[in-house]
Amino acid sequence: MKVVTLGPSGTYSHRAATAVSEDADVGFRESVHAIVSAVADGDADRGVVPIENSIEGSVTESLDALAEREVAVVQEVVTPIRHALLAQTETVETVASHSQALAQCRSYLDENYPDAERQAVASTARGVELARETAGVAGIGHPDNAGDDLTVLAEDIQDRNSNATRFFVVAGADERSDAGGKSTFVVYPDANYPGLLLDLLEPFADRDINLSRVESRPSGERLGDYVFHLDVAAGLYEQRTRDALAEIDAIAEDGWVRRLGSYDVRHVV
Ligand SMILES: O=C(O)C(=O)C[C@]1(C(=O)O)C=C[C@@H](O)C=C1
Repeated sequence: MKVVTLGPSGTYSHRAATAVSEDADVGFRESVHAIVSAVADGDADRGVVPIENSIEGSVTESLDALAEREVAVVQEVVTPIRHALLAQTETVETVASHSQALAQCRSYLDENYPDAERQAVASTARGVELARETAGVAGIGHPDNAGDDLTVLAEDIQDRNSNATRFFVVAGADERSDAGGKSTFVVYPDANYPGLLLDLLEPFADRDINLSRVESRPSGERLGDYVFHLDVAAGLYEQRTRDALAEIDAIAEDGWVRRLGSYDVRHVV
């Protein structure tokens, strides 16, 4: 199975991807959009993208990519994120990492490296590569990336020990499943009136369906116009979910409703 995820080798996304399938042939892309496109265009069987972090919240690039391309979500992977600071020596002038990782370690950096420049790069593993190439640069990433040439200056530097990230495993739209304990929808109502959001949520509340995530993203069409991302703790195989969606379809009749599918959650360490 060909799986694509955020590279280079050693990212947290890579670690989540290896949990998808043990004999996966893992390929790397430089952005979430490129991963979702590879799956939508049939160049890969699966893509693994970060969706939400317990400290920093949504990974907005992933939400936007899922709203733009026709793919299915076939599994959720949740993994603890424990960051280390890796560098050639103890002299740290710049800290390079993914913007999410820099943000997850904000207090640690403020306290221990208040004068170091923070450089956002495409992934944690890319930050570690920079540290390997350049003296004075430290990368934030998984400690296993240290190898023989980098020193682990500090471990567990995330601001909260409960730090965890949810990843979606995406597949081609034809692999969308109705089976699973959770489902994800993207709704663009193309409407704006008092109570619109309430109208979108009530069909689930009325049927005792728990919402596990609600996120609004700008539609890009005009200011104040939104695309809504909804995760619910119910499968599409359930009549109550189908009934709720029929109501959502009616509310969004001028826009669109994308069913990304139902899936189960896997926790990996
Ligand atoms: O840079 C990586 O290692 C990634 O896999 C990306 C990412 C993210 O986008 O949130 C994944 C998990 C961590 O939360 C930090 C970074």
